Amino acid sequence: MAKLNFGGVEEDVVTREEYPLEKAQAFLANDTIAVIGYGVQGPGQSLNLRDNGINVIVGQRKGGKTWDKAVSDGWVPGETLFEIEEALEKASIICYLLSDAAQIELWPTVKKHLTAGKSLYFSHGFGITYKDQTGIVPPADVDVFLVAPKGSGTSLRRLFVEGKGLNSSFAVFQDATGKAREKAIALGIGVGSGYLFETDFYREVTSDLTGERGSLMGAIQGIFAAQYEVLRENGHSPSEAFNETVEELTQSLMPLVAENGMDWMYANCSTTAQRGALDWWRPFRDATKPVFEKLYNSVKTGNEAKISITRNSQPDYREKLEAELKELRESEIWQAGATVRSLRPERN
Ligand SMILES: NC(=O)c1ccc[n+]([C@@H]2O[C@H](COP(=O)([O-])OP(=O)(O)OC[C@H]3O[C@@H](n4cnc5c(N)ncnc54)[C@H](O)[C@@H]3O)[C@@H](O)[C@H]2O)c1
Ligand SMILES: CC(C)(O)[C@@H](O)C(=O)O
Ligand SMILES: [Mg+2]
Ligand SMILES: [Mg+2]
Repeated sequence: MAKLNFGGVEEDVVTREEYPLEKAQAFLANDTIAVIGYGVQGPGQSLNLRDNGINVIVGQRKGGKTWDKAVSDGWVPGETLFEIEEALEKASIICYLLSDAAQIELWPTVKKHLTAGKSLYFSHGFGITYKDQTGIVPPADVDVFLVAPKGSGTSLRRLFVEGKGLNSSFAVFQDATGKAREKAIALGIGVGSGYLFETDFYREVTSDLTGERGSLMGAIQGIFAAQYEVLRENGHSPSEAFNETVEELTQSLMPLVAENGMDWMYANCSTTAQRGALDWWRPFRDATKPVFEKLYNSVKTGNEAKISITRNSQPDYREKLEAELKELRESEIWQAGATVRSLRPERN
C-alpha cells in the first residue's frame, strides 16, 4: 500500500498502479460475482466489472422496470441475468446492492445461500453496523467486506467510461478464509475505483450518513434555499437569484475547486470577492457547526438509521417520497433552475 500524507496525517491507500486490474482479474478468475439489485450502484458496479473482464451476473426481480433496464444494458436472461434466488445460488461472491431497507426484507433468503466459503459484499456499513435494527448477522464461515464508492453509481459508471475513477473506501468485517481483504481490494479495483482507502464498517456508515445529510446534499440544499430566499425577498429576479446561488457554483466555481482546491479559488477571484469570502466563511461555519454536531449525534445513536428503516420500509414509501420530491421540483428555485439549465448552450 502506498503511504501518503493527508495534511500532516499519514494514511495507506491502494492505487491501481499497486493493484492493477490484471491482478484483480487473476485473483477473481474462479469466482462468480452476483450483483443483487439494479438500482443506482447495481448498474454502475456490474457494468464496470463486466467491462473489466470479471465474471459477473445480475440478480434482479423479474417483470419490473429495472429488469428491463438490465436487459437493455446487455444482460442476457438465463445467461447473465437471473431472478434473485437463482443468482444467489450461482454466486461465490454476493454483492448485496439492494436499498438498505430492502436488504432487511431479503436477508433470510440471502442468508440461506451464504454457505461456507462464500463471500458477502456490501457498499455500505449500514446493515452490519445497525444489526440490532436490521437483523443482518452473517454466518461465521463467510467473508464479509465492503467497497463503498464515494459518489453516485451514475458517476461511478460515467467516470469509468471516461477512463477516470471515483475513489472508494473498503473494509473487512469478517475474514473467514484469510482472503477477505484481498477480495475487497480486487473487487474495489474491478468496480472501477480510482483508488481505495481503508476504513471499518462503523466509520464508513457514520461518515457516509453524515456527509449525505450534511454538506453533500442536506446542508447544501438548505444553504441554497436560505440564500435564494433572501435574494428573492430583496427584489432579485429568480434567474439572478438562481445564477448567484447555484448555477455559478456548479458550472464555474466547483469544477475549479475540484481541480485546484479552495485556496486557489480564493486566490483567483476578484480581490473584492476574496475579502468578503475570507471574512464570511467563519460565521457560516459557526452558524452551522451546531447543526452538524446534532446530525452526527443522531447518526451515532442509530436514530438516523431508525428513521431511514422505518420510513423506507412502509408499503407506500415511494408515493410519499414522490410527493416530497415533487414539492422540491416545483419549488421556485428548482423551477428557475430547470429554465436556467435549458439555456446552457450545450443543451441546444
Ligand atoms: N445510490 C448510490 O449511488 C450509492 C452510493 C454508495 C453506496 N450506496 C449503497 O449501495 C447499496 C445499494 O444502493 P442503491 O442506491 O443502488 O439502491 P436502490 O435504492 O437503487 O435499490 C436497489 C435495488 O433494490 C431493488 N429492491 C428494492 N426493494 C426490493 C425488495 N423488497 N426486494 C427485492 N429488490 C428490491 C430495486 O428494484 C433496485 O433494483 C446501499 O447499501 C446504498 O447505501 C449507494
Ligand atoms: C451518493 C451518496 C450520497 O454518496 C451515497 O452515500 C448514497 O447513499 O446514495
Ligand atoms: Mg449513503
Ligand atoms: Mg456516500
